[in-house]
Amino acid sequence: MISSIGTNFLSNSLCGFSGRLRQSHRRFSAPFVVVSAATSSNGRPEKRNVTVLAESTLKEMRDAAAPVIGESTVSGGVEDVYGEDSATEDQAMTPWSVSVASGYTLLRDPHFNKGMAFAEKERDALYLRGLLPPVVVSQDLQVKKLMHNIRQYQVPLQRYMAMMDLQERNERLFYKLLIDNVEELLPVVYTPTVGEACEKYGSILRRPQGLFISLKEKGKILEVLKNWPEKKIQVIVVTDGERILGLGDLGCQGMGIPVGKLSLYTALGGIRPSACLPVTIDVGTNNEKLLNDEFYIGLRQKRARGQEYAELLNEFMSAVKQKYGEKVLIQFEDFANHNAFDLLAKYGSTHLVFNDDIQGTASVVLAGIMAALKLVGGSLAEQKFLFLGAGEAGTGIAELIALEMSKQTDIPLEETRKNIWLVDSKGLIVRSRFETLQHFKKPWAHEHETVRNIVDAVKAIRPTVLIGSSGVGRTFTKDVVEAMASFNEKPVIFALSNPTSQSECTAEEAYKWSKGRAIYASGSPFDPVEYKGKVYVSGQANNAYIFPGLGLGLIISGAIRVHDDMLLAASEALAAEVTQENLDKGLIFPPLTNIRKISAHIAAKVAAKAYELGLATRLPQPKDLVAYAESCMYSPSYRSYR
Ligand SMILES: NC(=O)C1=CN([C@@H]2O[C@H](COP(=O)(O)OP(=O)(O)OC[C@H]3O[C@@H](n4cnc5c(N)ncnc54)[C@H](OP(=O)(O)O)[C@@H]3O)[C@@H](O)[C@H]2O)C=CC1
Ligand SMILES: CC(=O)C(=O)O
Ligand SMILES: [Mg+2]
Repeated sequence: MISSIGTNFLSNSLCGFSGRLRQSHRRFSAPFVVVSAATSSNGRPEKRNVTVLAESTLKEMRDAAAPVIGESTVSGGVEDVYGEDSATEDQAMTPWSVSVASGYTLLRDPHFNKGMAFAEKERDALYLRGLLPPVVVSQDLQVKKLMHNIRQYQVPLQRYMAMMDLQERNERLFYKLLIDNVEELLPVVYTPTVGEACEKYGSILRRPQGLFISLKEKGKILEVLKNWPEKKIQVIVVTDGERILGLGDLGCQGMGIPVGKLSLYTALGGIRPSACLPVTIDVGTNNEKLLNDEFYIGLRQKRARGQEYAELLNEFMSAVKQKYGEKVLIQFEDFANHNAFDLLAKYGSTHLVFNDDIQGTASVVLAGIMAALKLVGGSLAEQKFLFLGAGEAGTGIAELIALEMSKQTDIPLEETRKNIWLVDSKGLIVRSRFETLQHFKKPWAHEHETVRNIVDAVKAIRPTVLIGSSGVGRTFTKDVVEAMASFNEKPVIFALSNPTSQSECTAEEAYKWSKGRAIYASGSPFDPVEYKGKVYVSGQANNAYIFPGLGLGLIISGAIRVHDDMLLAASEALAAEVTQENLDKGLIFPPLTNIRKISAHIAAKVAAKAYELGLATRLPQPKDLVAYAESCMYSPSYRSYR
């Protein structure tokens, strides 16, 4: 049966399509490129000219359309179709044509490709006969085979490249693999391997996976955003590559980080891959090695600073809001601290933004401390904290801990901060240094005599919790750990710096030097350690536990701003997921195998806080936020195209 349409459904099929043959079909789980119309005089497709499609095809498309988190798939209407772009940007439209992604093309579209899992009837209907070997396999068998293949690679970077190839070839299989094998594959697509990948990005890059916005695009950023094929963007992770993990300035090659973070948004937090946009802002690099590397992919110039930098960032932030609306979440990632704090302060009140290194890290570490207190005893306010590293991570964590202490005790924030001490590259931050300190260090300049190094600082401050956030490896020496163990029955030690090479101490060192008494967690994972016949399993204190659930919570509530109370809610939700069984093993973070469930709980608490604070726009509030969060999560299982 044939149906003439100009209906809402086709409207939505065409949503955001604006004349240039963009890949609007990516919004659907069925392999259709549905774009067809002659244009009217004003450049808009005329409904009467919209090509007819078989009713059955339409029904299939309707059924298969991927849910847009926080919105109904078939909501909206004709206005949505022509959207913001149509009248303004694409006056010279070419006639559209209907096509169905099939055969050879289909096998090369990572959004729809299922490889040998295409069923017999799909092979007939979609012109795949002969293009695949005769055997039909299940997605589970594909996972088994790929895991076997990936395990053959001994070099981590080869595993990373195999995973990136898979993402480019078959997106659902990539996410199925990652979700089903999260503990094994997280270190491949994320820290530590992503660090090496960024260092070598120019050499290993096959197909760009995000948007590169350089100084060359100044004045044209809105146009650049329009080149991205997806229209319904919900999360952007953006870096300028100046502080990539603890590896320093990697310039444009920092792109591996937004790409990696966003694959975690999907795998761990259930955000649709097509709703995620990785962005790298390229303003040059001060990394001489890269500037002299013939394979370097970025602008070959020193970093732009001051007004030129600020203007580019401002144009980007404005363009994003104009293009995607005010509910798109922008995660700042791996900016150097001289820009990170200012960007957060500037855009925190106008955009839905958060800084993962400052705020996400704070939330995950606070959760770990809440869980650790169940082993150590005492309240948060009774602890004394010492940080090695007083940058984004260090001061961000310090501030959230002080805030939580203040909330728990009603003691003013200025007072609770006094339980927290930080060491930077010049030594302990003390009052006599106040005038020369960067603004984010000033609240931590307490009265104390000068202390030059971390061992002496540990001995002078006698902290119960020691946190490494310096980006410098092996700085928690034997002396440091032994000093912590000399006055703490259970010294709590976090070695947050990434990748593994920058970890302040290894798990083995922490357990050995504390004679098995340390409560230890690290930013990059370590294998279990055997010490004197006992096996010690350490947790991964990484913001990856927080940002996927935080982002999901913001999206499902339609939040318009990020608030500190949401970070505290996320910490509480994460800490609540640590079981007695975990604690008995010394684990202060729950196993990553349950991360999607954990993310749903974090999302629910964050969303509840958004409603409580009046920052949520998705009304009415769903009754059961955990169930709602779970129901919104992307599933990587294949869909039937028959
Ligand atoms: N596990 C996780 O989830 C996260 C981990 N991190 C890791 O934390 C590290 C730091 O990140 P971030 O805070 O953003 O970086 P910043 O550059 O903002 O801060 C680094 C801080 O370390 C200090 N420092 C550097 N070298 C030394 C040294 N030898 N001795 C003492 N202090 C030193 C710096 O001192 P000065 O100010 O004097 O220069 C600065 O205060 C990175 O390795 C990153 O990977 C970051 C975010 C999340
Ligand atoms: C984990 C992270 O965000 C970092 O190391 O920068
Ligand atoms: Mg980071």
